[in-house]
Amino acid sequence: MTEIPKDHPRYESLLAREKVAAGVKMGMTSIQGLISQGRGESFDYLIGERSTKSALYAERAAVAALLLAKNPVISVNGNAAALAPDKIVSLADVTGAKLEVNLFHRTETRVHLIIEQLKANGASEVLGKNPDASLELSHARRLVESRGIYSADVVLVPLEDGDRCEKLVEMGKTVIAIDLNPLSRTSKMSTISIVDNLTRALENMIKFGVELKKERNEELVKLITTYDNKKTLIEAISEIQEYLKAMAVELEQ
Ligand SMILES: Nc1ncnc2c1ncn2[C@@H]1O[C@H](COP(=O)(O)OP(=O)(O)OP(=O)(O)O)[C@@H](O)[C@H]1O
Ligand SMILES: CC(C)(COP(=O)(O)O)[C@@H](O)C(=O)O
Ligand code: BAL
Repeated sequence: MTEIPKDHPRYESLLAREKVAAGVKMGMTSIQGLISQGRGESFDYLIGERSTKSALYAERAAVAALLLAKNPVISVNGNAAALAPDKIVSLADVTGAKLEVNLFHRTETRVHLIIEQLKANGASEVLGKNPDASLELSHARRLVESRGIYSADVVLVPLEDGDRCEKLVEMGKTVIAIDLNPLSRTSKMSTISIVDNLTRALENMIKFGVELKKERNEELVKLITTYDNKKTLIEAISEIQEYLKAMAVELEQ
């Protein structure tokens, strides 16, 4: 990995690029993950590389859903494993969610490396190595474990595919997506769409998880039952519009 000076103006995003590149070099992250990271970064510019109001609202609702779930599962792909394995494990600890590796560009080697990465960051058990159930999909994301994603009532899917997301919703699951693109199929199909950078979203969700655990269940139920994803996505898009307008004014000065 290239040493990124901490005083570099783009330190956070350069570090993220290094993590994804290192993930690819060690065989854990798919090479297509580089394309995905690049696309995500571009969207992050449009929200000013910060967690917007609508993102924070969606993150709180998402954590409430995970805390109230009977069988919550966090689905982990190669990008998430490279970018924030420690935060994924911490969120699982705070919410009691299981971890399951689920890949689009699946190889058994990559599944093994991601499991090892999560265990090296404190995970005790990680599912995904021995899929014994199948979603009605025509690609490798169909391979799931019956005691994990298949039977989950709430699934967190960072950096996801819209078709798997749609299938999970069709199965009656609450699907939480983290996707900087508010126009992706994933964002549109999810029950709760977090339009934020993966690392920031996980940091916020861990913090909210600790806070919300002290709340009574009625408070958590209220957060979910009053949540409207279409409204949140519309707010996310208008936050982008507002930010771009402010940047245009700034550039004129
Ligand atoms: N670090 C990140 N944080 C948040 N979102 C990210 C990050 N990196 C990539 N993304 C976004 O995650 C999505 C993952 O890419 P992917 O190709 O799976 O989705 P997609 O092609 O848009 O598919 P669909 O439209 O079916 O959701 C992209 O929209 C990308 O912008
Ligand atoms: C690259 C990735 C975002 C993840 O791929 P994997 O780690 O194989 O699930 C994939 O969904 C894609 O968009 O190509
Ligand atoms: N993530 C790869 C396939 C898709 O975007 O649906």
